Formats: sequence, C-alpha cells, structure tokens
Amino acid sequence: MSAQKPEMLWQPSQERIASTRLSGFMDHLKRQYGVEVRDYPALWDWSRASRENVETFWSALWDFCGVVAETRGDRVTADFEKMPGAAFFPDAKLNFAENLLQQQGRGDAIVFWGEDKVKTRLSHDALYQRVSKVAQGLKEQGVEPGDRVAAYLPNMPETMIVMLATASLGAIFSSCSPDFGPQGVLDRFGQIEPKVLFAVDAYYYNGKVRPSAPTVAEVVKQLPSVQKTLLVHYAGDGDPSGIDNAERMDAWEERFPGGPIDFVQMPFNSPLYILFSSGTTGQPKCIVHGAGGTLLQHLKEHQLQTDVRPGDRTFYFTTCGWMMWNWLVSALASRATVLLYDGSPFAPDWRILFRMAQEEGMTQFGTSAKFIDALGNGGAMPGQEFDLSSVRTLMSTGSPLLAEGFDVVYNNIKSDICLSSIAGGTDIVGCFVAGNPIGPVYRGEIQARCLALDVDVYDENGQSVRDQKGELVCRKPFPSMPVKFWNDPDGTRFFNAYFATYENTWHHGDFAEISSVTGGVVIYGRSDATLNPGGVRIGTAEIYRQVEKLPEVAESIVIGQNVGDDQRVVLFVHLNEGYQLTEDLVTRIKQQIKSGASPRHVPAKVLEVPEIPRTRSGKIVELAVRDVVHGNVVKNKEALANPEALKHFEGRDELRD
Ligand SMILES: CC(=O)CC(=O)O
Repeated sequence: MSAQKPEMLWQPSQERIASTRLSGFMDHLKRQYGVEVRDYPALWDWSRASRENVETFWSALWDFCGVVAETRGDRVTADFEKMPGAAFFPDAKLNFAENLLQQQGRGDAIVFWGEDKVKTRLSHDALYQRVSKVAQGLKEQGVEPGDRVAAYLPNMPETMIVMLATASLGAIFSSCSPDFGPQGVLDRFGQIEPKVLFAVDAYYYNGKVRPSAPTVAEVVKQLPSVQKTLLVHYAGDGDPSGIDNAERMDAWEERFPGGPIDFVQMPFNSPLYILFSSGTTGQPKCIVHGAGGTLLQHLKEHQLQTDVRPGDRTFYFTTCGWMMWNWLVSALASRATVLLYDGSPFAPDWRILFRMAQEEGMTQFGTSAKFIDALGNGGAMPGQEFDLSSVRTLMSTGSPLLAEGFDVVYNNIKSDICLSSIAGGTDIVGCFVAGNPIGPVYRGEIQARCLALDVDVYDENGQSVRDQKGELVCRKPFPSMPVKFWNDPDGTRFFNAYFATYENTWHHGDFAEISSVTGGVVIYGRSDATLNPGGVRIGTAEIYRQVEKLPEVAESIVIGQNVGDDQRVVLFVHLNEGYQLTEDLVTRIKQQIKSGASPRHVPAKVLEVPEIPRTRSGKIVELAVRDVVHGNVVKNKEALANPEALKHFEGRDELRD
C-alpha cells in the first residue's frame, strides 16, 4: 500500500452518524468523564493511549452498555504492565448468561432457518424458560462451576440454550459442529473432558440429511468423562438407543419446571468458553476465554464497531465450530434478536441468505470474503432481487476481503451500506480491526483498529511502521485475552503462542499494513504463510488479489517451496468449469501478477488442481499444502473439510526440478 488515499466507497450521512451507538458512547464519555473527541481516529487514539485511558474506556463501556453484575469492584485493571498477567475488573462478579437474558416478552430472541427446510422462532420468555429447565437438568446431573459441557450441534436454538444454561451455572461451554468426524471430535472434547454432551441426531447440508448419531455413539464410547448424552432431535429419527447413557433432550428438558434462573455470580475472569485452534499443525489448542472479557469485548464490537442497536436483528453465517458463533450469540446482550442459519449458504442457491435478510428484517449481515467472491464470480445481483433496506451493515471475515470484493458488495448487494471487513479470531474471540460506523469505507481497507486496543504494525526490528507491511501486534492488555490454554499448567504454550516474539506485546501472526493517510488496515494473510523469495516477504493475499481477477480462475492457493537456500513461489489454481491451464493462461496469470503486484511476486510455477483444501470454517490451508509439497506429514487432517484434496499437491513432478 502506498501512502495514497484509496477510492472512498461509502460515507455515512450526518443523520446516520448522529443515530449510532458510537455517537451515543462519545456523548456519554463527554458527559460522564469530560473526554471530548471529535471523530473515530481521535477516539481510538485516546482510548489506548495510557493505562488511565484504557481504564476509563472500559469503565465507560460497562456503564454505557448496562452490564449486570453482583459487584464491579473499584479496580479496573491489575498488573496492567504485564503481558501475560494483566487482569481486568479483578474484583468483579457477574454472570455471562444473565447479561444475555435481560430482555423479556414475546418478541423474537432467536430466529432459526435450517436451509430452506426449517423455520422456527423463540421469544425472549420462551428462551428464558428453556434455559432455566436445561440449567436445572444440568444441575441435577452434577454440573458445577468449572465443569465442562460440550455441544456437538448445528447452529440451532438448542446450542444457544445449552450454552446459556451452562454459563448460568458458571460452567464452561465448548462446541464442535457436526461436520467433524469422530477423531476430530475426540481431538477436541477428549482434551477437555466434558461431563455432559449434547449432540444432534442428524442435520441438513446442501439439501441432504447427514446423520450424526453413529458418530455420537462412537465418540461417547471413547469419552469416559461424559456421564450423560442428550440427543437433540432435528433431521433424524431422534432415537438415542444406540448411544450409551443417552436420552432425548426434549423429553429430559420437560422433566424440569423452569422458573426464575439462579445465575451463579462468577469472577470476571472465570472460564466461559473453550475454543479450539484450527489444529492444522497439530492437536488443536484449547483456548480458554473468560466470561467478563468475552462479554465486554462483544458489547464493544457489537454496539460501537458494528452499530448493533436495541431491536436490531443480527446475523452471521457460521457454524458453532467457529468463533463467529460465540460472537454472534452475544448480540442478545445488546438487546438484538439473533438470526441463526444452519447449512450451506448455497442451499438451494445463493439467494437463501438474502431471502432470510428480506423476510426477517436483518440489520447486520455477516458473511465471509469467500461468499462475497462467489457472488461476484457468479454474477449474482442480490440488490436487484431482494429488498435489503433493513440491512445497515455487512461484515466479512474468514480471509482478507480483497478490493474487488468491496466492489461486489457496493455494486451487486447494496450501495448505501457500511461494509465492515473484520479480523481477529479464535485467540481473542473477537477482532483487532473492524468497522467504524461513523467513518468512510475505503476500497480494499478495513476501516479501523478496534477501540481500546493498542494495535500496531511492527517491522522485523520491532519498530512501528506505516504504509509498510509487518506484524500485527497489540501493545497493551485487553479484556478478551485468553485466560489460559487448557492443559498448559505452567503457561508455556500460552506464552509461546502470543508473547514470545515481542516483549510485553501480543503478537497476532497476521501480516498487515496500516495506512498513514486513512488509518485503515490491510491484512495480507497469516504471517506464518508469508512467502519469502529472495528474502522479500510477500503476503499470500497480495497474489490472490491479482490471480482472482482472471475469470478463468475460481480460486488459488500459493506457497513458498524451499529450493536450495532460497524459496520459490508456487501457485496452484482451481479453474472454473470449461477452462484449461494452457500456456497462454499461465502467461496471463504471471503477467497479471507482475503488473498488479511486482515482478518479485510472480510465481516460478503455476499448477492446476481440481480442488483447494480448507478448514471446516472455510479457510484455505496454505501450511498444510506447504507440508505436503515438502513431503512432510500433515499432522491433523481431521481439521479439514476436504482432506482428500491434499493428494493433488503430493509428489508433483513439476516441483521436482
Ligand atoms: C474475526 C475473525 O478473524 C474470524 C476469523 O477469520 O477466524
């Protein structure tokens, strides 16, 4: 990125700015704390400048969002100068579920679509009662604070109910989507030893029923910690008889009377979730997130970065095996309705999510860069076919949204919309960089660094740089840092994951750049996948951006292959139907990369593959492909949605010379 202003694609009107939660928060800061800032850049700068400001920010956010707690305590931070080690609200006691169950009445708490087959909705009162019953059932089962409850469930209301019931007891919730096979589930739940398992009988994907009960039966046999399994009846026959110690969840739940929930008040940092790293380089890491940190981080991201308002209807396309599920469900705490969708986003075709947006009055539409690319490549024009007037914000994550993806959103979906490309991930159950509802959107740029996060980009010497690629870091503590890794008693794995590179600084592992002109951010890929031909670091997204401009290319994956003491860039392309990788196409691909990026980016080899391997949450796996090309074992193929695709990269003659 040069120090130039990219094209501005959208700017909020003055009325819109005035109506945002963020403007309300800025007023609150002014009235309560005398902090006066004119715009987002000034607010961000103030919010992370010193310990005092960070503390004021989080205190103000707590009040502004109306956090419910038994006690907040006087201290906002302890050991602030230590990373790891710093703590937020060390004297506070609260319950996460209580904060998400504040609304009452017959309005929608959850709306659920299971592809085009199932539509259900649950009111706030009904949700509360179901959570109450399940919490009573879990209590009878002996679940106590700190115990683990696991869910092998689709993205359906029961998953939220189980999570809320677990959290109401101060226990720890962990989930895995039902597309994982037995080994994938055991690699995850085997490490955390849940006491109770909730699992689905079958689910829908791409119009077909996919049975899960046989996997559940196999998993339960190898998970001795599980004392009881509750089978959720969804797309199967609901028969639990083949599973040890299993019962149907609906019948079990009905045995309990419900009524007021006794929310156990827990320390701010008590574990709420265990999330799993993708596990493509070994056993998945079990990342433990705290109740208070998750709550505050999501309140901030929803209300201030995404403008979620009371009465909104918030949607993110996700499974419950991805942290965007945890992110989405917290929207209840901002008094929004949560819209859940389970299945393929193309079932029966690309229209389904836009139909949901129109029929359900969606206000925030969350998706992935890959979905936006697919719409663009397929020439879909959702804005012409659907009334998307309710949708104010469109979010994208999963991989960097390239500049062309911004065009698809504004040309094909909606012109008056805040496009928030967001990035962070499982490690922080949230974002480092995200939207700014009161500022402009520039083509190809993430709008802003998130409030109260001292995000920067460092060069290899640990110096802050602008308009230059480097490592994304965070220089001060923040509430949603993980509490710890499970089974890491001395914290060594935790330290090595984030704090070993720069002293007292979070090293995130994204290769990124901050513009000195707009303050926007571009992410060029994961830093462990960067290419290094001739000693120059190149982010993989720099290459994807060029290659995917060619209509023949459906997708691509690029790696650095070690040859002698150097590295060469090898690009694999998956072509759209009807095309072949002719010499002419290879020349045009190289030409596009050379003119669009630089001669250094041009791959030494361009090879065709019929499929690109990806994780179950849709991320292409450059490191796994790199391993295969170098003849190394891919450690955890269970993490992949299509592990068989790896064989197309193995032993390729073209890569022997
Ligand atoms: C917010 C994110 O960064 C989500 C992801 O891509 O994992």
